[in-house]
Amino acid sequence: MVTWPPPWWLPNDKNTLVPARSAAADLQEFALTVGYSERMIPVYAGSHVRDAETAQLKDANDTTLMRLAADALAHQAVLMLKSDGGRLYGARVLGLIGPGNNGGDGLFALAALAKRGVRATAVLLAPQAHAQGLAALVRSGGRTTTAKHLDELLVDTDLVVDALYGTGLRPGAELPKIPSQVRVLAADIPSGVDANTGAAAPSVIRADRTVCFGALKTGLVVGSGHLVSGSIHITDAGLTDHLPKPDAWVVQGDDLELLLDRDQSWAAAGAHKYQRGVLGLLAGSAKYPGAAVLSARAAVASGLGLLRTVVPEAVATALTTQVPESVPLNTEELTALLARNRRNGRAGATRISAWAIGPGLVDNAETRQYLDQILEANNPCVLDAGALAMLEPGEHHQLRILTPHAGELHSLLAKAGVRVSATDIATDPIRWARWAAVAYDCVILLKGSATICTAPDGYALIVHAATPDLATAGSGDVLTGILGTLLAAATFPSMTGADEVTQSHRLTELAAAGALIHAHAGALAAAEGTLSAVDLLQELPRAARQLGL
Ligand SMILES: NC(=O)C1=CN([C@@H]2O[C@H](COP(=O)(O)OP(=O)(O)OC[C@H]3O[C@@H](n4cnc5c(N)ncnc54)[C@H](O)[C@@H]3O)[C@@H](O)[C@H]2O)[C@@H](O)CC1
Repeated sequence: MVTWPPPWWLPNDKNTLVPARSAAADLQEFALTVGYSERMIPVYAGSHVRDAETAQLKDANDTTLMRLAADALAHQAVLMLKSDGGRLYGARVLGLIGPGNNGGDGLFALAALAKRGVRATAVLLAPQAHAQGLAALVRSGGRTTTAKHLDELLVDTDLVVDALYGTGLRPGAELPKIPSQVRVLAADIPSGVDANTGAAAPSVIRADRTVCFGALKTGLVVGSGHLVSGSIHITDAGLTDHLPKPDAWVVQGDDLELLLDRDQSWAAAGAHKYQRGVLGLLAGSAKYPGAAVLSARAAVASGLGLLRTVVPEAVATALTTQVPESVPLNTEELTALLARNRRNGRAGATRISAWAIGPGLVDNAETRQYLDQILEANNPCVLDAGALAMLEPGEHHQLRILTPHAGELHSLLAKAGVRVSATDIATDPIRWARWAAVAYDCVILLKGSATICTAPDGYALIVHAATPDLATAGSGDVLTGILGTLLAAATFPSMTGADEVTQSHRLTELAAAGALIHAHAGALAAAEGTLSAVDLLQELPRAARQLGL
């Protein structure tokens, strides 16, 4: 059972709950409780990777790891120089060299390039530079210069290697401006990105490619980090024995089966693995009739068994016309059905196995009455948009996925007494999604270009949208429909007596599976041209098929 309020919350003088000073450390502790799967990519806070690197080294002057990192960096530099028919011999490469080990990586990489005939120049941007790296560069025939020559050198360069700051960056660093047409290869992480959170300085040096050393850093996959890193190449530095449990996992298309199959044999139930289940949909209003239609269509297109709908009069006709598969529920039927649910659980076609609640919903007495009734019946549910505004924080026994975007997360946290700005959320989205998961005792799916799914114990999965176009109107309604279908089809460990942590992990994985299907449909639609929510819907069956469902 999740404790509410969690032990690290302290009341402040205004009698609301705010994070205790030590919260970050405590949260980290309980965030790192689980780990399995060899397919999902583990992600580590940059500071943890740095500690592991230090622990791996025999002494402070050991440059074994740095040379490994530099080789990988030089290799990617060669590939970039040779792409588009470019020549290696005589190519001009500028290294932006900082004061620490990141600068050392850059210097050794420039040395390796100089040995292959590249005109390698290190621009020393700090008062000191890595001594052995510098010596290696000079031995190989590379040159050094200072910041005052940077602008003139940038005019005529084929590639910039950004080795200014890596995991050791502190806020407030001064970063040179690199013209957007210059290709940039970043060592470990683009300079200006916080490797723990993904927060990026406004003057961050954007990379076309990043060679990440030892392990994937959290800062490269969330916040702004993944938007400025280009393609990411991870090198193995043999750090496994020194790394703690991952901070999170990145899931990709190949992981879908894994996410869906855990604890359940989907294969046993039909041609399409998730083609079954009864979903209740409480959605829509006179103001937003389309949202209910989009969610309903998405649920059906994802292979749902049966859809029962609770919608206002103003939406009913449009819904039955556009989604003939949906079967409306009136108030009496709903009451009877929920009573049956409470008595007999969720199995069987005459019962509802899960609910999707919120798209287009407005807050009024009738909606609240339905919502209370449904939540009381205790079926797994996904809560979105209008439903989020009606929820209260606290402990409960229901399997819930809440799907806020950053603005809605801000409101949810404010209601729970957590004072955090929209900028704070953008700066460290995993942390604040975790806080909301604890506050509302549920799984949070935080929408964004990186979708973060997290459980109250901190278990976190990250899904990258293949296209920024997914931020289109109605896209969230489609996601709610997909998630509803997955929930309706799923069996949960609670039904087989498993503990709550296991259940919430299962729910987190289903949330990530929904986000993956949604992202893939978005990528397919974007490949065909502009993306509307309807385009997304149309691609759902193809996306599911391609992902192996
Ligand atoms: N730790 C290791 O043994 C290894 C580290 N590697 C590389 O080393 C990096 C980490 O090295 P470091 O810990 O030296 O850290 P960095 O090289 O990222 O930066 C630390 C240096 O930058 C200065 N600095 C940071 N923020 C500043 C600011 N705002 N203004 C002015 N100066 C600032 C610090 O005073 C320090 O001198 C990794 O990202 C990776 O690239 C790899 O070579 C593999 C081995």
